[in-house]
Amino acid sequence: MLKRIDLRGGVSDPRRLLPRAQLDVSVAVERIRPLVEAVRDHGYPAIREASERFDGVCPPVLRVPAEAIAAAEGVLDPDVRAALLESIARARRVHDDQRRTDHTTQVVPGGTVTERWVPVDRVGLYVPGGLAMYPSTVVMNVVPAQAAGVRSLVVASPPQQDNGGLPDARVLAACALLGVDEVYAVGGAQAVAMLAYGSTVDAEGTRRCAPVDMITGPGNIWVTAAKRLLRGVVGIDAEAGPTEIAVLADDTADPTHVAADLISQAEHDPLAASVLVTPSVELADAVDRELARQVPATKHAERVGTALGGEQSGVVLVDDLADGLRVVDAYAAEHLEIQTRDARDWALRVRNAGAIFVGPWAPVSLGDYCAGSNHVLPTGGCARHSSGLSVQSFLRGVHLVEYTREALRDVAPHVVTLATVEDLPAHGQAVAVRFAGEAS
Ligand SMILES: NC(=O)c1ccc[n+]([C@@H]2O[C@H](COP(=O)([O-])OP(=O)(O)OC[C@H]3O[C@@H](n4cnc5c(N)ncnc54)[C@H](O)[C@@H]3O)[C@@H](O)[C@H]2O)c1
Ligand SMILES: N[C@H](CO)Cc1c[nH]c[nH+]1
Ligand SMILES: [Zn+2]
Repeated sequence: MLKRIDLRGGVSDPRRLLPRAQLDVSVAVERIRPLVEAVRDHGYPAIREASERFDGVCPPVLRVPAEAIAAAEGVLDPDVRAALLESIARARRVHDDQRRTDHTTQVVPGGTVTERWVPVDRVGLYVPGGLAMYPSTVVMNVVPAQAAGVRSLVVASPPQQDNGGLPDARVLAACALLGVDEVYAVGGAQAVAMLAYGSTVDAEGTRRCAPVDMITGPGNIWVTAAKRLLRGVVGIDAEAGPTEIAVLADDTADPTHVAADLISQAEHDPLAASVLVTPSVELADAVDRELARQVPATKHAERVGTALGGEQSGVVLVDDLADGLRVVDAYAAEHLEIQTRDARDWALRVRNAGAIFVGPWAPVSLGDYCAGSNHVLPTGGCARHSSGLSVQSFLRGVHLVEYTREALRDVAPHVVTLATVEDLPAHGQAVAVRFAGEAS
């Protein structure tokens, strides 16, 4: 079922041999550019047109009424409530514990630099809602933002035909459980544009969504493209597009588990990527047999089949785990599972992955919902340079520079020298003037 890439005999440039989906983000950027510009220039009418085209519905006012959010919580299934509360509690435990504190360095006597961590003022959190509904993503966006101390939080999520044009009721209920009251029924690239530029949110133009300073959250390729296009207009977290799982496994891995994990992430999107990297042909064969057994039995078999059959998915055969490590590092998966002997040792050697799931009892699905870790993670190779969503994503480090008169006077000649060498003498003068008349 999974195509095979045979790298036995040597891994030269594994990045070229492991393709990602053909519809890549740069192509999608050009497709959504007119829509993003229309939302910037016209606001609600452009959003309505896009929502009707892509979601089949658009409410007359995009802001979800407070009563609808409260009502969604009121009818929330008790088991779902309990699971969401557990997910929130575990995520809070981790994220609250990981907030950095301000730190002062004494550079010289009388001269200090303090790094202050200041939360972003207003953030827009995208919660997907096309092929699947994502109340868990409300948790993963909101918890770190709240832990960072963000003052103004806005959630945007696609309008649903079966919920009268409001976002999914479980998404609204999750907002209620987390105390988020500014929620908009808008999805896709149009949501990202609305958050970035600010927009009217009704036909009369009497109500507005104020622009945000930063947008976070995952989404499909169109959402990811809009985030890439608007980076700079607003702050953007890492690109968290169609889901990816890579599994580095040896002959100790259980093929039933490996196949289930590959299917679990393929279920998100026909563009999702599921990759097994192994030196064991026996394991690869057994996983194939398991896929043939499990895929037809899974609810979203068609979507899963498309994702697993796509060029972005496959089995990579390598000579040994050291080569496997080179392959997964070059690929830089959103999620990497290590199902090998001494799994933790191998995990600690990985350089590039959004999150690493170690050993047989930490499947990606645990991290999706209830590990306490964050599930908004970099895709498309962005794990080479970016992190998943965390408290840190919502904080800016601001240096506070404090020098006494004496400390400045001591270093003044060096400042003047560097200013002179850069032919910016006024810079030097701004220091020297403070000590005019004093012997240097
Ligand atoms: N990387 C992560 O951290 C992470 C986490 C969760 C989910 N995901 C990914 O998020 C995605 C969720 O996708 P989804 O579709 O369910 O929800 P979504 O909300 O991301 O996308 C739905 C929106 O896409 C827009 N759209 C649909 N077709 C379009 C087209 N042809 N042109 C322009 N816009 C179009 C619509 O406006 C719709 O509102 C999946 O790819 C999943 O793998 C990633
Ligand atoms: N696996 C997704 C991150 O790529 C997150 C998620 C949410 N719900 C289920 N899964
Ligand atoms: Zn998932």
